[in-house]
Amino acid sequence: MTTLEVADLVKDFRIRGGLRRSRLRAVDNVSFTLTPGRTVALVGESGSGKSTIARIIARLERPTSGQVILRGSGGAAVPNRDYRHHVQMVFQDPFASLNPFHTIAHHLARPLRLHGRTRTRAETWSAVVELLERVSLPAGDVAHRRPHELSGGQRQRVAIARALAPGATVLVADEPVSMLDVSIRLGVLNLLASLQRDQDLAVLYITHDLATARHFADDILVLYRGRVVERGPADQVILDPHHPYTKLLAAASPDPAARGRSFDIDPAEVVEAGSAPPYEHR
Ligand SMILES: Nc1ncnc2c1ncn2[C@@H]1O[C@H](COP(=O)(O)OP(=O)(O)OP(=O)(O)O)[C@@H](O)[C@H]1O
Repeated sequence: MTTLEVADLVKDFRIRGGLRRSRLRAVDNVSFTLTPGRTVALVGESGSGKSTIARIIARLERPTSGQVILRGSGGAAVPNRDYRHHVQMVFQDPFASLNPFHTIAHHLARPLRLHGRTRTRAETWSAVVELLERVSLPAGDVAHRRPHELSGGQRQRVAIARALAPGATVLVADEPVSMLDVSIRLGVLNLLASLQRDQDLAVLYITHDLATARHFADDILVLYRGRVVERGPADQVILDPHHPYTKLLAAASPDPAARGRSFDIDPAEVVEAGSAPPYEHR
């Protein structure tokens, strides 16, 4: 059983403003665990550090301190290839993440071969067909097309299939539907949820949208200025928020159960409470 443990993660960026150099702490001591069959949502506004955490988990960025440990597959010193066999990403922009020169079949065949999942051409082709079926795309129609010939939703389904191709056990979905048409977002999120259930995936769902976080996640972590300010079971965090920042998010949420509730929040309170220890729902 693979679990991914994010422990005491810190990320500082050096920033230049005119002649002065300074440091921005984008991620401040963040810890959580992803376990099979559960979805954790990381919720926060733009700039709160969500993508930086995703990039560190994907090994696209190194943390300043802290670690990401893949348990059940050889410990912390897992080489990149083995790590990526287990941990895969789905990015926000399905167009940017797919190569315009290659066919959809090529995008899926490559990780299958690279991770030793298939050997012969026939094996690879049937695995490509199976992957496309898993994400509800007609293989005969899309396999030989190029990304620009598909809709945004279809492209994101291909990106999900590609993430599954190595046999991933942990999926990090960074705002996977925010660039898609509103009308097709739910379909893609439902697909992620059913894949998660069927394959017992551990999922990190990164979003600024509290309503979908409540619907699709078991647990929610609320991130404010790089720190986790509140965490717990999804319903509790959203329907009974304690941290002033979570209250602000809940009040602005399109979720009818949370929206419009009068939490009587003073913005200064949000800033002040940002450095307090996180509120943990039990
Ligand atoms: N390479 C970088 N160099 C300097 N600062 C960076 C870098 N990457 C991110 N940051 C800063 O770190 C902070 C967190 O950024 P991050 O992209 O992780 O936030 P986010 O919550 O994912 O936002 P969004 O939802 O807009 O993507 C921001 O203040 C951002 O400007």
